[in-house]
Amino acid sequence: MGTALIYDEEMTSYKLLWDDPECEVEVPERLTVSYEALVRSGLADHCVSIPVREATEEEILLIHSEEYLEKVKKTPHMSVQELKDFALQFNAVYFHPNSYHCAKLAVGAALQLVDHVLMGKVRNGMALVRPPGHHSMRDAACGFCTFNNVAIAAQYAKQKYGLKRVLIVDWDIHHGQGVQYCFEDDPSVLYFSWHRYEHSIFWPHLPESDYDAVGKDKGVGFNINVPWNKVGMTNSDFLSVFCHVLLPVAYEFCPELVLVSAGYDSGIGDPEGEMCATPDIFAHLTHLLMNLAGGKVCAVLEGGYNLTSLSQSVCQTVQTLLGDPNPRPENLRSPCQSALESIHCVRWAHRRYWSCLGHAADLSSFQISTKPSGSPKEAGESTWKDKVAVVWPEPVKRVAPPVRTAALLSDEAVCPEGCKRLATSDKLDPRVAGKLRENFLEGEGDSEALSALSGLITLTEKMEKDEILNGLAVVRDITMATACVVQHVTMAPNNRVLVVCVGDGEAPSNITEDRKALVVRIGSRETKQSKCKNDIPVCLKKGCADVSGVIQAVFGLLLPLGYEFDPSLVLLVRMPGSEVSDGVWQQLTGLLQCLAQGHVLVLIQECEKSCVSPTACSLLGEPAPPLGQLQAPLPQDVEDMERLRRKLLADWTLLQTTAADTG
Ligand SMILES: NCCCNCCCCCS
Ligand SMILES: [Zn+2]
Repeated sequence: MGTALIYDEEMTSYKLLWDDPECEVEVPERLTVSYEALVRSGLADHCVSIPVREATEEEILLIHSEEYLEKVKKTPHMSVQELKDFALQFNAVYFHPNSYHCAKLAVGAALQLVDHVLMGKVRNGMALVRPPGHHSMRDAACGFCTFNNVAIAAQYAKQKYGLKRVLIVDWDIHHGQGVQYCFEDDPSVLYFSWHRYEHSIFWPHLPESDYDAVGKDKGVGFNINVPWNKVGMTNSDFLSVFCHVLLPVAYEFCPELVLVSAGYDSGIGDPEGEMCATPDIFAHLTHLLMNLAGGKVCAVLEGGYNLTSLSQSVCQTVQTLLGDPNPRPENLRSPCQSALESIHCVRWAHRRYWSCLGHAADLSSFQISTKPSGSPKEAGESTWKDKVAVVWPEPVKRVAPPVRTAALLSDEAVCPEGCKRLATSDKLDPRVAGKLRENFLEGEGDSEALSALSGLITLTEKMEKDEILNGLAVVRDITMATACVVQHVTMAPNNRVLVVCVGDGEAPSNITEDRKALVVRIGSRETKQSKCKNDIPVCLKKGCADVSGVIQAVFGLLLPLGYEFDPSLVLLVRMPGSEVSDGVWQQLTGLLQCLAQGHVLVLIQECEKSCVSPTACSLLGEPAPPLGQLQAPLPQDVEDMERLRRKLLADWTLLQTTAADTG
């Protein structure tokens, strides 16, 4: 199933007709540069092009009032002066004779995308639209927005398809207060937004944009605001919020559809956001959402006012929706203090509503930065032209290897659909054979073991050379196989391997103190205190059968560690008897492809070969099936993971969840 792209140049046919410094950034070129970048990069050709349509009045009235719609319907016949006067009644908007038509197309585009995804015609997609939507309210236009495209799409999805749970992720740098107002009392729509706030001195200055606006009545807990109280937030800040706030809650919520208010003014160079996250981060944010809702992800453009940053970020998003491997995240470092405060505050504010946050440290553990006193003055009132020009490197080219998934199987095993069987070349390099024999085979003449190990080495070498993206191997002795891959990979100077062992078993013996290999083991046994700090045992009382416990470990520990470690290869090992469900296993296999440019090698023990086919599906880029709404993780497990996290803080900064963590 493909990726939809919805765009029509008709939506570039309105613009600002008078002088207005606060609206001049919202130009038609925003759409043309984004679409042209997709065409130039060849990405548009790989998408399924879906035509736009005008939204009907009935669809607009899902969210907006008749009075408001009647007012907007008059704008096509207004003079420039009348348009100017009309706009004055709202906050930071402008109108044009064509803006009503374009606003209906923007809503219609979002609904087309939702229809095609929910009818299973495409897997996911992106709608490139303007005017944006997330600031507009039932009775008012606001912040360049006329109709609330994404809010209407959510209501439409619920009404037409009977959905019970819709997640809206708003990564635009402004708070989509319009969306919040629509759903703050609605437990069927979980709204997540981060936004530049600076303790309300940034537009739109709302107290209800702060972290303590958690929703109302039946909707408490279903509105998550992460305020950025400083500018300059980086990729590390963004990933920390996804791992420690959004994703654990999103998996507990288990949405049937993910709508993204995809605004790119949160990217570097944007005059509105003044943040430092680079365009490639949107590949990671997108990837981390793609195993939710069975992959049904609809991204709808909101803001984004630096034309270079915007077009690069749109390409990063679409390329990930298409399933191409992610770029390796460049030099991640510690989230900043302000971000950690925000993360702590929002986790604390929601601790009662989401069991995954049940143990968020209470606020007394550190002093929140005092909000500036006095009335909010506009943050840095300079217009975007005064902003200093920011430069950043062009995102690296993301090329999909010719073969996506290779499989190393015994001769009689059937090769899963879509995989390429690795022909274990019988001619084995005698030096390699010698080394393998002396290191791992204790002289056994076992030619089958020898060919299996040499097949593994061939797999890793083909990944290093980008001939294949990822692979799976069915082996007889999984501990030996793991040690063999670790040994081979860590021989090369700048290789690093993240070993994820699922289920109980001995960690490979050859894990060294240097940071070339990091082992994270998720199991049930209180293994003896791990001797080396690069071997991290995560113990769950009920072992890997505990879905909530594993998910808690994945987002609270494994992914932050993995991002910071930034491996060149991920080795995912399914220990025999691990009791991990295929669903959880597929989530893991899918999520871990965000690392190492997707170079994931999965090892499965011969006796577990029944999981070969679900593993192959995930390695081939199929979204993992939803896990269902998650129960609370065991308190004992959460305590143990919290204790482990605090112990690891000394070496791993992305594990931080509170400002006190750097104590
Ligand atoms: N001084 C007021 C600035 C208003 N800025 C409006 C930004 C709307 C962004 C839509 S994504
Ligand atoms: Zn915005």
